[in-house]
Amino acid sequence: MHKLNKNVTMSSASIPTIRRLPSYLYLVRKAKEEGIEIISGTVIANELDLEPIQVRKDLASTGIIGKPRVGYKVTDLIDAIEKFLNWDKKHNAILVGAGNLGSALLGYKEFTKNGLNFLAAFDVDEKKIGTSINGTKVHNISELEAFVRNEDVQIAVLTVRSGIAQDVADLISEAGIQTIWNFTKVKLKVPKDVLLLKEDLSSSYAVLSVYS
Ligand SMILES: NC(=O)c1ccc[n+]([C@@H]2O[C@H](COP(=O)([O-])OP(=O)(O)OC[C@H]3O[C@@H](n4cnc5c(N)ncnc54)[C@H](O)[C@@H]3O)[C@@H](O)[C@H]2O)c1
Repeated sequence: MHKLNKNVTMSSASIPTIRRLPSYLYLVRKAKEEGIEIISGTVIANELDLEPIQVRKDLASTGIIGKPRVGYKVTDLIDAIEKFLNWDKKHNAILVGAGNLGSALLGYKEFTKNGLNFLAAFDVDEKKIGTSINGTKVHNISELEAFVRNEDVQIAVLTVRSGIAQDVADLISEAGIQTIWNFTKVKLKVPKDVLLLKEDLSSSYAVLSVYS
């Protein structure tokens, strides 16, 4: 059992395992493009600077079993990781705060490739409302509740400025969205049944600043 935040408990592979799986998938998809049919755990481990035992354990959690001293069939491995991550399915999302970061996320093709499907964006800026940003229509934030009532929205990506993040998060959870991907700097308070994930580029930049 692993906790994603203090409110939500999930039974699954460990969070570090889940976080490593996309880098395996990227590598194996690249191998497929290069015409490679079989790939070993050791090759994946060497490429990613990991221990082979770690890679085998992570891959085993997707349910795939490699052939000893041979490896994994590339197409089977791609299927197994995609299925395990649920990246073979669509995940309907809305984005709230179509500014600099929000616009960039709306245009990130890798998300689309892995099932993240932006149905709409929401903002308060009259100049943005009614326009399309990277193919996604921007609606007035006042329409959010009605939109969520009529559409099957699973995820809200939160990219408003930090000062109003809690108010907007309240609006999102009251509208009934159960997962919030929080890109703001605020440690949000959400109801127990809402899954909350916080993203922070600044912490990576801090490490880089101290060590470079
Ligand atoms: N997680 C990260 O690594 C990371 C990196 C960069 C920025 N950020 C954070 O992302 C957020 C957005 O940054 P930015 O540079 O894109 O800001 P921005 O000002 O360009 O964009 C914010 C957008 O939110 C809109 N907005 C304001 N009030 C709103 C409301 N009530 N409802 C809906 N939309 C509303 C604004 O009109 C604007 O379009 C900030 O909180 C910032 O700290 C996070």
